[in-house]
Amino acid sequence: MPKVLVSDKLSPRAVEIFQARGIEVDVKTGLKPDELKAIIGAYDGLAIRSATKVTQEILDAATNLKVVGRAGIGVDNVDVPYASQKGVVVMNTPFGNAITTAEHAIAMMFALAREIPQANASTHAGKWEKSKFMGVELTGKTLGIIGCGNIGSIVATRGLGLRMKVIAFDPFLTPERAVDLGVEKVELNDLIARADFVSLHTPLTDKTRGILNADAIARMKKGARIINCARGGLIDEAALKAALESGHIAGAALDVFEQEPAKDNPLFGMDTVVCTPHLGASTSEAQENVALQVAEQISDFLLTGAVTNALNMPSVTAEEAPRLRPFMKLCDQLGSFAGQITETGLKSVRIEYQGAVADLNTRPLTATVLRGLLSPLLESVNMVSAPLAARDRGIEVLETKTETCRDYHSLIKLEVTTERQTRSVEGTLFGDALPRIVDINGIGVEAELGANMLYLINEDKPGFIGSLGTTIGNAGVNIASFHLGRADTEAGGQAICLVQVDGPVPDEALAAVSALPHVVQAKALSF
Ligand SMILES: NC(=O)C1=CN([C@@H]2O[C@H](COP(=O)(O)OP(=O)(O)OC[C@H]3O[C@@H](n4cnc5c(N)ncnc54)[C@H](O)[C@@H]3O)[C@@H](O)[C@H]2O)C=CC1
Ligand SMILES: O=C(O)CCC(=O)C(=O)O
Repeated sequence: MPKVLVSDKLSPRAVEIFQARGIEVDVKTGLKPDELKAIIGAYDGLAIRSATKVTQEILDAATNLKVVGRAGIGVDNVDVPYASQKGVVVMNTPFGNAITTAEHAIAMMFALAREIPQANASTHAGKWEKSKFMGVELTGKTLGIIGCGNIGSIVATRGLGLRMKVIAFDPFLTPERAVDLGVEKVELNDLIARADFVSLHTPLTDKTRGILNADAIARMKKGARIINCARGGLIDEAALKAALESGHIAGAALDVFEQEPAKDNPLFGMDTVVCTPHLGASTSEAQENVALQVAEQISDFLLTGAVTNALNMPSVTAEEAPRLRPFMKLCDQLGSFAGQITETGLKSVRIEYQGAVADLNTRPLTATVLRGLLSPLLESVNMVSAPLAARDRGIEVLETKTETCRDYHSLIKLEVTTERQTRSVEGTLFGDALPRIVDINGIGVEAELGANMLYLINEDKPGFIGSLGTTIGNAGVNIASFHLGRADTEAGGQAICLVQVDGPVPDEALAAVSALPHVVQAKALSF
């Protein structure tokens, strides 16, 4: 009988479900890392919220662990790449607490506007400071939403209901979706300059870390207010403190902090700051939803092998799995490649299956392409949610199949159209198992994608390859393999380089490469 450990506070419904499905379940909350490490080896499944940190050390000790289920959205407390390496499936529950979290953001906005927590404390203290607490009205104010995904779009609709003017910045928000939601799609600088209230709803990624840094905060309207119910790290807390002290920012409401649990924080004690201890998802409804969902998902997986809402594994049946697996790896690479070089809103995606692959069940393949494509931008995208996320964002997904294929046994072509341009990338399998990129934007190439790659578009000029090699060599970056392609048979046209390097490309090295003569575009990619 499989054994599951529930190591964070989950609704008791989760335990009932595990037991009803015939799974042995232990509930041990508040374990210290060493305590969890000592017992995790006995379990097949682990059900968590945000308190348990599933680190490399825990995963190394988890010799029987097959699945981690996060009752919630963010999986930043789980080392997902390492779990994948260890073959542990990581699942989450992408929608169960979205409404609740959006409501918390709105509650925080009201708390800020009317200083409710401060007035409450003062009244309890018997002070009756009626003239001290002069609020501001929300009606007619501009609410700026950074990150208009599941939660951000619910906040937007609630803001509109409060008769606010809602503006949103999200590179993946299409103009059509913005119209449907009734929000104005704007650029970040515009949002920062116009909003009376800024509410954050992005995941914490390399691109969003410090999205409200000292510079952004300085450019906000004087007297603006900030709400963060997404992730600590999106705001530079020291810069926020300075802006609150100077009076440039009138108030901030924070549910999340750079360091959690936040027992000591520079913003604590400021009378312009409202804090809650990461309560965004804490309603009985949301906790029931996510506990129920995670218990069902873990049970299904342990008992039948069915995979739902996994972040690191495709959902496929047992029979299909062996045939689809190598194509899934290829699809993930094609999608991830395109996603990492895409910088503006996606309009459409066309996936062409040619040759033998056209006979397979291509739905999981398309879902894998979309997951790879969207994962650089969305927090919790998986095989199940990727097609929905694409649909919700108005991205047209077109799949075509042709049984013939000119040069290969099977070929998959991904064509991505953004607001600015159309790009394509094609791949095949060598020896039925090894993914290879064979064409980028119509330029033939033959490349294996490693963990860290440098991708370049350049003018095909003599001496360029030499100066590129010297530049990255001088930056201490070792080249593992080098793949070249050019548009024309004659020299002088556009060319591409895909360079596999031993480790992440440092920012300085990328800047040096970008500054080389003849470089049109340089990107560091990771797979
Ligand atoms: N406080 C709490 O208890 C809770 C916090 N959360 C957090 O809320 C956040 C949002 O969750 P969801 O809406 O479910 O995620 P989502 O994935 O549906 O939406 C995130 C949105 O952020 C956008 N985005 C990504 N990079 C961006 C960038 N650089 N600039 C602007 N927008 C960008 C994406 O396009 C996407 O639309 C996550 O970090 C999640 O962990 C979620 C639930 C509870
Ligand atoms: O489980 C919780 O209380 C936190 C929820 C959260 O942050 C998430 O779902 O991303």
